Amino acid sequence: MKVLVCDGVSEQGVAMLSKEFAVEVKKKLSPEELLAIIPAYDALVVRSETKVTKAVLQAAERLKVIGRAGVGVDNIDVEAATQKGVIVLNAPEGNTIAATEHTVAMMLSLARNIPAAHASMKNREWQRSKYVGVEMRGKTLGVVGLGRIGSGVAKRAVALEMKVIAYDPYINAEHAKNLGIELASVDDILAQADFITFHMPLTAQTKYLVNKEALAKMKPGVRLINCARGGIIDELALAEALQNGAVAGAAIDVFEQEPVDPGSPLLGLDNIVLTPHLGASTAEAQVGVAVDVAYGIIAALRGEPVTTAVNMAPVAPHVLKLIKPYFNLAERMGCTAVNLADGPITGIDVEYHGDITEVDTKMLTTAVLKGLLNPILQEAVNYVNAPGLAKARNIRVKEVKNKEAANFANLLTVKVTTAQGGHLVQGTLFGEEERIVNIDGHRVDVDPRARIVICPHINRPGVIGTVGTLLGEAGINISGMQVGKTDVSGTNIMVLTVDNDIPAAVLEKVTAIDGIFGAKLINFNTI
Ligand SMILES: NC(=O)C1=CN([C@@H]2O[C@H](COP(=O)(O)OP(=O)(O)OC[C@H]3O[C@@H](n4cnc5c(N)ncnc54)[C@H](O)[C@@H]3O)[C@@H](O)[C@H]2O)C=CC1
Ligand SMILES: O=C(O)CCC(=O)C(=O)O
Repeated sequence: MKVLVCDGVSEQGVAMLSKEFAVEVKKKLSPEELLAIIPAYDALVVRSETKVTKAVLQAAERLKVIGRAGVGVDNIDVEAATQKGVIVLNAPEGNTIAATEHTVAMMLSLARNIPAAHASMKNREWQRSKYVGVEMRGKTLGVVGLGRIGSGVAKRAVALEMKVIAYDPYINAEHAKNLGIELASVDDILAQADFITFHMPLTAQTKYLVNKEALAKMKPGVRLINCARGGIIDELALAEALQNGAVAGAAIDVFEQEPVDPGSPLLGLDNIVLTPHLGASTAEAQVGVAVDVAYGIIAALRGEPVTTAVNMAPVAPHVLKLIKPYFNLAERMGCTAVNLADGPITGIDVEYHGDITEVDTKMLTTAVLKGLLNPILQEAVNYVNAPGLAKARNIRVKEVKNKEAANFANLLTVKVTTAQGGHLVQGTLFGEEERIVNIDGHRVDVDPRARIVICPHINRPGVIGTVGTLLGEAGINISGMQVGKTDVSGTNIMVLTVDNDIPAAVLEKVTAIDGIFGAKLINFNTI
């Protein structure tokens, strides 16, 4: 597997990736250069400089994952990636403290005119009265976007004895209460705040949230801080408000265009503090995001679920801990079910029994789909595209939960429906060992990591022996064997563990044995 690292990503992350993959670091690629080389890579790691456009994704023949060493993924066409089944993951926590502290630094610098006073002194001046500032204590800070960074800024502002009010349509009052602050509407913030800081992504809803009209509603002499994304503030409207004094000052780290156009009106103003997108630029944060992204890329290229994928449903760490041991089992059960199916699958029911029913099991159901679709589709099926591919093939997917698990701590049941009827596979963990414990109603104990042959047959003398003789004559060694419990119709199932692949012609001969209803070879080693 080949990994391309663009932009400045910390050496620790690159070293982790290099232990498992062939890694090439290529900084400052032009869009044309990226387009030309991307077909050769399985994974791409970027920060904010590299734009991963639809065209790049179309050209990417083997790309499986894009890792963003940071939070915002607005430089990546996530929709195009999802359509192509490419996982997009980020490093949502590694730079939180860095961006939080940068915001506070920007707010204090703005309040006390530190950059301007510093520049004046470097100019051999001593201008004390020109740089009189304002205190934070007792001032109202409006926080728009109360996620990781917004909450961190709010906490620090409370320590500075500010009154903090916050707007975030997706955050509940309890969270605000725990921070010692209050939720408010955008209009309340505009009307009341002495400082306003923004900490949400740039979306259709947040684009130009701060425009001429919003600026007109703000308290005269307000100070604004934006360390989130360029485009939340209309830069022309802000420049005008800074010039006429309606806004006393602004501290801006992120811009509508980066690097900033040298003609930008913001660059010529005195009452502004500017940094070139430095929010995440601390030594600690760069190691943090690079290591986090490396873990994500390694998991994605191994075909494991990725907890930081932005185009997959997120999984909370405590849930992941509980369901992670079942991922392989679920995938192998899906693979078993599709091999048993005797025609196009119209529906899949995944039933969960036991304690596992108490957590979100969607990701496990996706693992079942992955195992079920991979053997039948040309394209690689992964945790991102599996649900969409099932839908596109009109396969109905249903999850059922039942706390009762009979003799097992936890039990997974996969039922596939076809026009001909259906098949059932049940699996569980014995300690850490994955086991398939039931196939089509027959109790078995099968290790789903081997190469197996499943043969439904009539329970009568000689049938099993004939299969053994036939495989022996074909040079196939049987290293394990399970025979289920015969049902009322006299039908049973045998599951043979074999050491070699079996030619189709030999499988046909097995199927032709009197009393055998079929012979399906499943090589779990290919999963
Ligand atoms: N300047 C820099 O170098 C850095 C910038 N960032 C940016 O900072 C921003 C915040 O990052 P995090 O706190 O880590 O993200 P987060 O995902 O933890 O928080 C974002 C918050 O915005 C809220 N939100 C969404 N739509 C909103 C709306 N219309 N109005 C108000 N709130 C809304 C969400 O509910 C969420 O609570 C992101 O845009 C990120 O890209 C992050 C790190 C470094
Ligand atoms: O990679 C960087 O330096 C930018 C960080 C950033 O903007 C983010 O994480 O959203």
